[in-house]
Formats: sequence, C-alpha cells, structure tokens
Amino acid sequence: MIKLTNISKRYGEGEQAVHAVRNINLDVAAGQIMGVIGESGAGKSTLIRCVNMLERPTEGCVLVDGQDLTLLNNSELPTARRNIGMIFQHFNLLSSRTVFANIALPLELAGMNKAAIKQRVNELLELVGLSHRAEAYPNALSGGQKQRVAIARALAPNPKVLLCDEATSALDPQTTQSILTLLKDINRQLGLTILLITHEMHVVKTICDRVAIISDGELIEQGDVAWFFANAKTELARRFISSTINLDIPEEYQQRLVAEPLAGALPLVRLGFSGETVDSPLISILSRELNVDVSILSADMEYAGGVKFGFMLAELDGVPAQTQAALAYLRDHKIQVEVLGYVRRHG
Ligand SMILES: Nc1ncnc2c1ncn2[C@@H]1O[C@H](COP(=O)(O)OP(=O)(O)OP(=O)(O)O)[C@@H](O)[C@H]1O
Repeated sequence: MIKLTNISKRYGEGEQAVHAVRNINLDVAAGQIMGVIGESGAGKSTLIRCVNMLERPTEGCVLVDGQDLTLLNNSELPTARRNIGMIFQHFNLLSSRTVFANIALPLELAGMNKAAIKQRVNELLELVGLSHRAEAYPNALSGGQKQRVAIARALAPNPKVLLCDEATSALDPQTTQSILTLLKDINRQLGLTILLITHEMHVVKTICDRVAIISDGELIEQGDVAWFFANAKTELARRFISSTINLDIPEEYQQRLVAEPLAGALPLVRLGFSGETVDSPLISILSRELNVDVSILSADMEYAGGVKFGFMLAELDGVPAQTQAALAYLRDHKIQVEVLGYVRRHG
C-alpha cells in the first residue's frame, strides 16, 4: 500500500546541508500497522511527512496505493491526499470550530452536500466515541478527546492510509492506551493501513505488526515485531527493547555473581523466548526429566504481533553435567540462552 524507494531528504545546500533522511526503502502492506522508531532528530517526522508530500523528498519515489506522489504537481496533490489521513502529536484542531465542524471540514472542502456531511460526521463521532461532544469546542476537551476528534477528521474522506506523527506522545499512559486501542480497532474494522512514527517502544509493542528503526536518517533494521524483540541485532534496537523490559539482576544477586563456574556456584541465565520458541512446558521438563531445579528471579513475558515472547532470569540448580544438558535442551527448543555468571551460595 505504501512503498518508499530510495527516499532521501536534504534541507539546505552545500556545507550547511542537513541530510535528514537518507536512501530509505520501506514497504507497508495493505492492512498492516508499521511503526518507525528512532531517537530525537533521527529523521522520523521528515520521513512520514515525505509520504504525503508535506515534505517533497530530494530523491526517490513514494507510491501510495500504486500512485507515485512525487510525479504530482501542487494542484494534483490535494486529490491524491484524500487517500492519506494524518494525525499529529498536538492534534492541530481549529479552535474556532466545534468538534462537529472540525470533522466536517475536509468533507466541506471536497464539496460534499450538507445532509451527507451530517450523516458521515455522525458516523465518525460514533466510531471515536464522541457523539455526546459534537457541539463542544476543542478547548473544552481532554488531550485524548482531542486526538479522537483528529482521528475522526483524518478518517472523514475514507482514506486507505493513516499516518500518525507521534500521535500519543502528548498523552498520559492511560489515554495513550485508549488511543492505541482505538487505532487498532479502526485498523481491523476498516482494513486501514497505518504508518506511525514514535520514540516509544511501548507503542510499537502494543499495536504494530512490523517495526523499522531509524538512526541518523537511515533505516538500520526492520522486521516483524515479535521477531524484532527476540532477534534485533543493532545496539540501538536492543536499547529500545530493554526500555520496555524490566529484567535487572537484584542487588543481592549481583554481589554473589562471579564470572567463572566456581565449585558449587549456580549458573544465572537469561532466557529469551521468541515466536520461534517451541511451545511446551520447558521448565517442568527441566526439573522432572533432567533433574535441574529452576528458580525464577524475574520474568517479563509479553504478547505482541500475535506471538508470545519475553525474557526470564533464572538460576539453574543441578550437577554440572545435568545443568549443561538443560542448557542444550533449552537451545534445542529455540530459546536464547545467555549465561550471565555464576551465583555463589550463601555462607
Ligand atoms: N525544515 C527543516 N530545515 C532544516 N533542517 C531540518 C528541518 N526539519 C528537520 N530538520 C533536521 O532534520 C533532522 C531530522 O529531523 P526530524 O524532525 O525529521 O527528526 P525526528 O526523528 O522526527 O525528531 P523528533 O523526534 O525530535 O521530532 C534534524 O537534524 C533536524 O534538525
């Protein structure tokens, strides 16, 4: 549905030039939710604004629903943009218009008659759960309600694509969750393709099917969300992932942790479960069949992209040969195993 080929965007010329986006290739299939994540200044806003030509790329080609937008002139763009809705971090509502009139605006601009506008706006108000606030002005709404109005306005012309530019960054965690749930519902109900940019891995984990990571204007890694959590290679990706997972080694264990397998010290392992992990009761098999007791220190298991994944910190207690057999068994079952060290017993 969206296909970006060799997109670059340069601001300015010569030595002053800023290469905000460099040579980016990205495909978003119809009906998919794709998240682009990166740190501040990485080029996320520039990239998403290139998709609807709010910024014209310096190079490359932008196909949306088969149409190359870079070939259109400024008078042809407004019609093509009806296929592409967009929402923003700060909502961008018109404060002098009511909720109803904000949502009606793109329909008025498209020349729709009053009765049809009324029907469509009422449908949209219902979709975003704001029928009771139709006559309110934006100033009287909460941040979450404002974003709901912005979503309704973006959906008014029945676009095939929705672009979300840090759409939840100005919202508290609970409101963020409700907006993400709404976006996912809309994606399912309407088959809408969504491209979002964010600096929060939580957003990606909650609603995206695929994720791409951008650093210094370049896409450095991309993949299905569940795969990405378990397999991402770049340090930046791993940093984003650990920001959503709390697996610190408790202080008391840190003090007893040594690098070498001293006699009597037990291996402390970090187990990574991914979409590839074989779904069987591994922990009970270790204790029942391999005689290794597993003491779980902490675990953070998640469900994202339709797949269970997560991490666990555990101590393995058994004689060395059995512990080795247990580690091999886990690896055979596609669990990532990392021995973090060996924990000396008390005393
Ligand atoms: N209109 C502009 N003129 C010149 N430089 C720009 C312009 N817009 C963005 N840049 C520069 O391009 C780079 C990428 O900016 P961009 O806003 O796309 O990053 P971002 O990842 O969205 O950052 P943030 O999360 O902080 O919004 C930055 O170095 C920025 O200073």
